[in-house]
Amino acid sequence: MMSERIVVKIGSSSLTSEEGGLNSERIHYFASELAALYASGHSVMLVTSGAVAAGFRQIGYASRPKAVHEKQAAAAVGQALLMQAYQEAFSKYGIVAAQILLTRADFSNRRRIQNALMTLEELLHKRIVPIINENDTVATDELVPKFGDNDNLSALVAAMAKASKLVIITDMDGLYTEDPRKNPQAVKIERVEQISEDILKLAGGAGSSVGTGGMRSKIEAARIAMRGGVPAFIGKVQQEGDLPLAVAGNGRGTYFDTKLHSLPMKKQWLGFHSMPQGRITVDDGAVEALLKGGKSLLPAGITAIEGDFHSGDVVEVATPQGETIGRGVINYEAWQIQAVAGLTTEEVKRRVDVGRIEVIHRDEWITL
Ligand SMILES: Nc1ncnc2c1ncn2[C@@H]1O[C@H](COP(=O)(O)OP(=O)(O)O)[C@@H](O)[C@H]1O
Ligand SMILES: N[C@@H](CCC(=O)OP(=O)(O)O)C(=O)O
Repeated sequence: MMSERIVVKIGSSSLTSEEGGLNSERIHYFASELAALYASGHSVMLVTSGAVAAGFRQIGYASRPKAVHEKQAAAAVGQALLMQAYQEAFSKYGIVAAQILLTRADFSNRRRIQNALMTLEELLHKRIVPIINENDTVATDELVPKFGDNDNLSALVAAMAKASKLVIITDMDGLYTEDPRKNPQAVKIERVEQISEDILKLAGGAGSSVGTGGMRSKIEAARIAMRGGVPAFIGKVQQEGDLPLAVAGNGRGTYFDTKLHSLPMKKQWLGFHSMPQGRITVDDGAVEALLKGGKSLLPAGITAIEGDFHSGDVVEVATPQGETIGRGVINYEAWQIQAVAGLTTEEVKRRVDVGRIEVIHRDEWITL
C-alpha cells in the first residue's frame, strides 16, 4: 500500500459530552484508529477540537460558555487536558504526539506559516503525530476573524501540507439533503464532485450544544481542501477499523473528489488567506475568459464594482448572478475602474494612466 499523508479532523461532538468533560473511551478509540493508519505507513496529522468542551466544567461553568473570555479560559484548561489524554492514549502504541496551536493570523503571514510548515515537516519526518488546534486563548475576532470551528483550519492545514486526504469526522454519517435531526426523510449524498451554491445550501448549523460549525462549515472546508487539490471525506468513524475504511474509500460518509493539483503557497495565500478589499462584477464573456480561457481580466468585461480598493489590493470577482468565482490582485484604483468599466483597451489607454492594462493579470488570479 502507498504511504499517504492524511489529515484527520475530530469535532467536539465526537470527543465530549453535552455536560462537558472529555470522553476518555472515545479518545482511546480514536487513538487506536489513528495508530492503525500510522502502523500501515501513513503520515498522520490530527486536527482536534474539544478544548473548550473539555475545560468548562472544571472551571465551574454550568454549560459551554458563550462569552469570549470565558471560552478562552475554558480552552486554556481544556487544551492541557486534551493533550494529556491524547498523549496517554497514543503512548500505548509507542506513538509520540506533538502540540501545534495556530491562529488565522498565522496563516495570513507567509513567514509564520512557512515556519509552522517546516515544523510539521520535521515532526512527520520523525514519525511524530502533530496534534493541531486553534490557539483559542490568543485568537480574537477583532482584527482577524477566528476559525471558531476547526473545519476550516483542517482544510488549510491539509492544503498547506499537500496532504493526499482530509478526513472530517463528525457525529453524522455524511452530508444529507437536509439536517437529518430536523427531517428524518433526508437522503444521504454519497459523492460530490463540485461544491456549488446548491450543495452549500443543503448544509445547516451545529447539531449539538458542544459543536459549533455544523455541516455548513464542513462543506466550506471540503471546498477549500478540494481547491487545494486535497480530496475530502466527511462522515462517521465509530467502530473498529472505520478510519482505515474511510481512508480507503469505503467509509460511512460523503466523499468529495477533486481532479485539481496542489496549489503553490502564493496561490494558497491569494485564495485562502488574503482579505479582499472589494468586489467586481463581470459579464458572461469575462466569466468565460477567466474560468475557461485562462485569460486576464480586462476593463471591457466589468459591469459593476463595490469597495474602495487600491492598486495591489485583492478583490473578489462575481458573475452577473452574484456568484463569486475567484480572487485576484487588482492593478487599478477603484475610481479608475469606475471611469473605464466596459470600455475597450484603446479607450482605456486614452482615459487613465495605469501600469498594466489588465485589471487582474492571470498570474495573480485564483479560481475558487
Ligand atoms: N445537510 C446536513 N447533513 C448532515 N448533517 C447536517 C446537515 N445540516 C446540518 N447538519 C448538522 O451538522 C451536525 C455536525 O456538526 P457539528 O455539530 O458542528 O459537529 P462537530 O462537533 O463534529 O464539528 C450534525 O449533527 C447535523 O445535525
Ligand atoms: N478550538 C475550539 C473548537 C471549537 C469547536 O467546537 O469546534 P468543532 O467541534 O470542530 O465545531 C476547541 O478546541 O474547543
